[in-house]
Amino acid sequence: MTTSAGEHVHKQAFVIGVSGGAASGKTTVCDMIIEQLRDQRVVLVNQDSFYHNLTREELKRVHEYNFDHPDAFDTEQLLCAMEKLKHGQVDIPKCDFKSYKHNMFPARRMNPSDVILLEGILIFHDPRVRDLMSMKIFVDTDADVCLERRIRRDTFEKGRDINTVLDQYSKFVKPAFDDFILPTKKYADIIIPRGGDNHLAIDLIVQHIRTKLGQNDLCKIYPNLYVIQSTFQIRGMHTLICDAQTTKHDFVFYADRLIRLVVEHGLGHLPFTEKQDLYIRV
Ligand SMILES: Nc1ncnc2c1ncn2[C@@H]1O[C@H](COP(=O)(O)OP(=O)(O)O)[C@@H](O)[C@H]1O
Ligand SMILES: Nc1ccn([C@@H]2O[C@H](COP(=O)(O)O)[C@@H](O)[C@H]2O)c(=O)n1
Repeated sequence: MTTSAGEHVHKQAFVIGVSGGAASGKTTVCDMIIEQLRDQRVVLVNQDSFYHNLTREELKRVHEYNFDHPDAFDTEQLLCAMEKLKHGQVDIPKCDFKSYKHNMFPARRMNPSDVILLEGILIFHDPRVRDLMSMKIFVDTDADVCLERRIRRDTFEKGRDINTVLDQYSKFVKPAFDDFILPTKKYADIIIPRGGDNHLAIDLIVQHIRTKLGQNDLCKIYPNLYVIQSTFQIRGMHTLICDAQTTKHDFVFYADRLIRLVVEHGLGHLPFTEKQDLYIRV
């Protein structure tokens, strides 16, 4: 679809939320999904880009700032960027973890895409952000593994000293994981133990995304095409009618039920006027 401004409209972008503790492997999982979906237009949006700018006072006492609390994020800005991304390009800021400032690096320009991976420790916290997602993934990695990775990352990549990293962990990171991140695990559709090491889980997720995107493509070509939700029962009947061992009687029975479902769904999409019948009991 094209707007008058010539921008491509991707109203049906498939938004996948990837949450989990800090250094659990969220980015690694997203990178693996992107790598496997190489024929699709995919973008990765990090919640880290939406940290509030720190005031001068907060910067002076940065070691007392809680980067793991939901209030540390500008969720309004995140929602606004996600909304814009549906319709056109958007510039996503990049936070510098060394200077704690947003204006050290140029913003990343993102194009509207078929798949948006939204990754961050607290992206399942706000119901408005959760509502954007068609699929929610929680990366579940042991706390000691996360801590070990965090120490390596924060000392080597961010140039922080180990005492500062450990103080931040015990004061803010661990309590916030228990109070805010772990309680959002219940919203996940899929939980991936061991993150990026779990190749099977990632393969299955990629297969599912491909199926959904195939349906999306069909809906884009045929705007009045409706895809019936694939339930366990429908898949079972489908399997039976495709099975060469199925008896003629069962084939007729299940084919008849499937056809009936399609016709009923189709009739449900026809225009109708509500009427009320008056029954008189005599
Ligand atoms: N399966 C893994 N095995 C080894 N190292 C990993 C694995 N997954 C992630 N890492 C490393 O751990 C650190 C944090 O991973 P990352 O994917 O950035 O986590 P998150 O996005 O959750 O903070 C990175 O340095 C990354 O290279
Ligand atoms: N200036 C900052 C901003 C964030 N953090 C920490 O990053 C963690 C979240 O990022 P992940 O990539 O690990 O999801 C979070 O635990 C913050 O404490 C920081 O240290 N400094």
